Amino acid sequence: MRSLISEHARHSPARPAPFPGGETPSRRRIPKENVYAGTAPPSGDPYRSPSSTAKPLGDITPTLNLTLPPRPLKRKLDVSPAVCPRPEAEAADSGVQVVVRIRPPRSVEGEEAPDPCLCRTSANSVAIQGQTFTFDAVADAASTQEDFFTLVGPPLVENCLAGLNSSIFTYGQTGSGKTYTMWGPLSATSGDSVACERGLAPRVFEHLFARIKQEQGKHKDKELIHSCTCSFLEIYNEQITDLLDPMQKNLQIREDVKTACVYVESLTKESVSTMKDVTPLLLKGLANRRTESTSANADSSRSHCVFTCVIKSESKNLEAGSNSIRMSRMNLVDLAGSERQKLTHAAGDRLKEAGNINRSLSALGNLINILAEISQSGKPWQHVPYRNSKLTFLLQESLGGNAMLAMICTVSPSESCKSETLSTLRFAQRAKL
Ligand SMILES: Nc1ncnc2c1ncn2[C@@H]1O[C@H](COP(=O)(O)OP(=O)(O)OP(=O)(O)O)[C@@H](O)[C@H]1O
Repeated sequence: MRSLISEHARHSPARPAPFPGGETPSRRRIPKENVYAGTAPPSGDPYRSPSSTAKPLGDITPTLNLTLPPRPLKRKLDVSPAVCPRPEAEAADSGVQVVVRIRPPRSVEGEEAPDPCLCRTSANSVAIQGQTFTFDAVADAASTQEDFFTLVGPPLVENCLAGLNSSIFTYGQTGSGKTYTMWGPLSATSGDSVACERGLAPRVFEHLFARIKQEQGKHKDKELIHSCTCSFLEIYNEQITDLLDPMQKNLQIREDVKTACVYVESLTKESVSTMKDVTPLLLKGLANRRTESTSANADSSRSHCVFTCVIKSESKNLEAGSNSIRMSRMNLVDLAGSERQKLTHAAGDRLKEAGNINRSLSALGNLINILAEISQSGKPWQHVPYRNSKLTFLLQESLGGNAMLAMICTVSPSESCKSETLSTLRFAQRAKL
């Protein structure tokens, strides 16, 4: 997260972000994959497995023409006042946006809904137990899927089109609405039920394809060509499975020695250019995701799942006779739910899963603490523990450096979830640092 690295990096997007000691400095550069043009092929394209036979991109880039992404930060979370206006000062210059979504209370038939333990006190704050927490935006139980998309979807797409690695994470207690927010019900994605229930992912792709078409129309002289390649994986008990080909289990994360880019070996990649291409991938991957019935959620996701789209745009400068290529990576990350094992009475496999989930979430929390501390103190850190979990190792390029991140923290208003809700809000507050 740019804002978590340093003031200097924030104001110098063209320069490598200073890397806090310990790991290879090159890892924290603006990834070469993002924007480049010239004769050298991006051998470290993390999306192409080393065995890939795809034509090296460098073959079509005869002259050096380095294009750097514009600073898109002012555009982040530009939402209409009707939805959830953000306070300008807070969100304007940050690489990470933290948005809280309060789910509707669970109603028991024949019973009145109990008083909620937290409430939204303004467009960007919530109060619980006399404490107020402030974020970039807070969406209450009345917010619709469309409202929520408007809040985080368009800025994500714009950042990606500008060549920045950008991600959305959903984080929260089990049953608090992460999966609902990210994907929506499967029946809505497949078109079997009301489209208004569709989650962020299908809406983001719809918007992406519409924006690509718009850009191509606007810049006809540049002969813009976009290509999008998607993959879908889950991390379950610290093992990676390809959700588009679930026979491929225990896949390994590799690091390209030349560029220090991280990729998953042998992961299925599919080219997409319309919703007709994306929808089956979402449906297939989500159907293959590991879910179980738990005491907190009848259909609980037991894994972290990551949908990645690499967007490549090529443009020609006919006058100069040069081509330029811009690449970015969009990650949609639905984290498995945190849970108190004592409260959920997990046992056997569920207990092992819960242990792994909580361990990897706490590795993510620790990492965020460290990045926040580096950002605040400006001091280098001996060792940034990206490798403490598969999740942080895989997503390190989305967590540090110049990546853009929207962290969606989902919470329940029920009294029985109060301690989990508080812990989610504290996590969210650290992320906002
Ligand atoms: N904002 C919301 N509006 C309507 N229904 C919701 C909302 N959020 C969650 N739900 C419903 O609550 C139930 C649990 O939500 P969901 O599965 O998204 O939780 P989760 O946080 O992903 O849980 P887990 O971590 O256990 O997978 C689902 O039936 C979902 O449809």
